Amino acid sequence: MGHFKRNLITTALPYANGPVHIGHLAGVYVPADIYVRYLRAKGEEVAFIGGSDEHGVPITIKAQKEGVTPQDIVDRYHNLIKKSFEEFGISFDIYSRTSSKTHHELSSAFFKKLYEEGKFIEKTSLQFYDEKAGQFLADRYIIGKCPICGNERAYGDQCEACGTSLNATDLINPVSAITGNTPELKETKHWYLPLDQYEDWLKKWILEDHKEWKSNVYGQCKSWLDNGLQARAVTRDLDWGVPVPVEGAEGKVLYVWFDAPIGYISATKDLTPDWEKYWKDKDTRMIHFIGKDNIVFHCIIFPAMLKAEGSYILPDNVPANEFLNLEGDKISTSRNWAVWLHEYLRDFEGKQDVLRYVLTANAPETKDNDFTWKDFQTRNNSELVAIYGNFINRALVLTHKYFEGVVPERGELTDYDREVMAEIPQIIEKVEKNLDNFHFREALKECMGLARLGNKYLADTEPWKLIKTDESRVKTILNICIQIAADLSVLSEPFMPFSAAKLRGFLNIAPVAWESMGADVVPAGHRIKEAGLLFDKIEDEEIQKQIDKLLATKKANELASVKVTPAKENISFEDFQKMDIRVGKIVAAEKVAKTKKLLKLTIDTGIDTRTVVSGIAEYYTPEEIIGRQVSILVNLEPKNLKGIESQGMILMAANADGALSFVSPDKEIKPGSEIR
Ligand SMILES: Nc1ncnc2c1ncn2[C@@H]1O[C@H](COP(=O)(O)OP(=O)(O)OP(=O)(O)O)[C@@H](O)[C@H]1O
Ligand SMILES: [Zn+2]
Repeated sequence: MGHFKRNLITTALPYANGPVHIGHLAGVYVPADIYVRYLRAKGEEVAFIGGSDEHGVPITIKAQKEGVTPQDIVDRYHNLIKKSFEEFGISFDIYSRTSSKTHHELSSAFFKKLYEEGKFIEKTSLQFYDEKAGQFLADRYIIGKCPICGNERAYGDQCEACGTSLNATDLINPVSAITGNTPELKETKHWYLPLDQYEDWLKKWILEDHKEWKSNVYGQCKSWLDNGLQARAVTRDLDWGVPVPVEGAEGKVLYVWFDAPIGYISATKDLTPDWEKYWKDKDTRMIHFIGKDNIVFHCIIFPAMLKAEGSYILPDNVPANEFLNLEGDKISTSRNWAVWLHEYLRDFEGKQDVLRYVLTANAPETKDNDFTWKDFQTRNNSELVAIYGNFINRALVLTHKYFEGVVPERGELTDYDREVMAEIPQIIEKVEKNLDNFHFREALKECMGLARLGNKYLADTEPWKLIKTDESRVKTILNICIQIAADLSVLSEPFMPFSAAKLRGFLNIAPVAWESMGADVVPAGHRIKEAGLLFDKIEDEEIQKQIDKLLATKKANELASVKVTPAKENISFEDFQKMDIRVGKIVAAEKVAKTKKLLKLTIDTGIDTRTVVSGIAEYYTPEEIIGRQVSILVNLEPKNLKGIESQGMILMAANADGALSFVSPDKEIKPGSEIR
């Protein structure tokens, strides 16, 4: 860590309007947790900071929709998120929240200091106001057509279809999300951080002094800086958030993107009274873990805020990830297109490490990546089970079988033994180097290389054959295997902490220091415990269940998004009266030979008994519909269908996907009764 004395590791504050999904995990929390566990294992001082982001418009809109308070919404999701992070082994030193008292006080004081030192610009501007709701409409309270891509449901601050950030006044045909009214422009006063004044300083700080930042991060910063920075409003007309602590600012709160990053500071303050050493001492190395949509806030806006304030340190690195998709589609909370962490923990009990492994092996480190359930299954079965688990199992089982669970003495080494043992420190070094540079995928691959090495060593030396002829050779081989297993329990801990603990249990050892790896940590004569399985095979049925769940979501989304067709032209009552619709009863039904869709129905219409051919065979079997009451148009011109004369038509309601349903009276009605 060079000249730094301690580390302050922050993770993006998840927005408390939904649970955490695998995209959040892969982008932010898993890499951050790996990094923190690694630092701790090396004896570094670390504060690992997280918390929920609980302000802003989407939360108030959700509350309004559900008829509850914003506090109800954030309590629900904060508690769910906090608990699932805990169960998943994200080892925060504190998981706080921005509705806390500490945070309100600290962010308010932060604003006040900047205000008093004249760091803001005060501007009056025209903003949309909803007369009927009696309030100004901030950000997502305004919906309209995107001027860039034409998306009809762009928000006042951003179009989610094309990603453009917008001003509400850019929208075509803006309407209020509260009342649906067309809002009017009205004057309001806000405070702005003049980012343009920080442009030169930011250019030097990022483009010259931080050339080592990941290229996706550096590139995004460069493009923002090249385009020129503008003053940004840091307040909003809203009643949910941190009130603006200035006279004449009633009904205004801090913009959620102003208060959220200050949440890192207040969380640290909640963690320790000694919080200032983390935030105000140049010997602290601060690192922000985030996803790509947060880069501008963490590399440009928050640093400018910190610089304006003057007493805080700046981040040393911002290793932002790109995005994870799910089965080829963008993950989305509102469309329920996600694998939710709390559901995973319930469906795959005890398999935290499998998900941690897959999300790391497939992390969107340099480009967007895709999560698929098939890949999840394959990586579990042919990597975790077949390589890591298999090696551990064989090493432990053979030690029990041949030496009653007592680690044997190591005898004379062959060249091959020496070669294998010499590889261990090389692997460790590669893991370290990759972790130091935030290359988590590669680090995990190298770590698995140690399990591969052990597996290959066993396969090459075949102790199960040698045991009959050369027991002392088998002792040496198994001793070496046990040392590799012990090293794995250390090296894999940052990535797969649950399995590492399990493995230490099998080996009957206490946690081993990172520096002791490669140095024979398990002495001969040590007794190991009974070995269980480190990983279990995941069967097709389990995976199919998850895939089916996603298919159901997809279908529900498709149905929800189908537009209802507009009403047809008006007709006269006389036109309507021409149709003679009656209640009928199905008295017989059979499939029409050589067709897929047609049923031949015999209907008691009250007037007569007649035959109707109906295209409903994909939705109803003949047996289930006999006796059913239906609506039948009895004066429709007869028509010949597949050689059968159809005398009338059964009325059906058609779903967007084509599924058909009878339109039936909701109580018994005498056949022949008119429908009118
Ligand atoms: N699919 C994803 N892949 C990688 N990182 C993601 C993904 N979705 C969100 N993140 C990151 O997770 C962090 C927390 O996200 P936040 O709570 O702000 O949700 P969000 O971006 O609004 O996501 P969503 O719309 O899915 O709820 C952010 O740093 C964000 O960049
Ligand atoms: Zn757009």
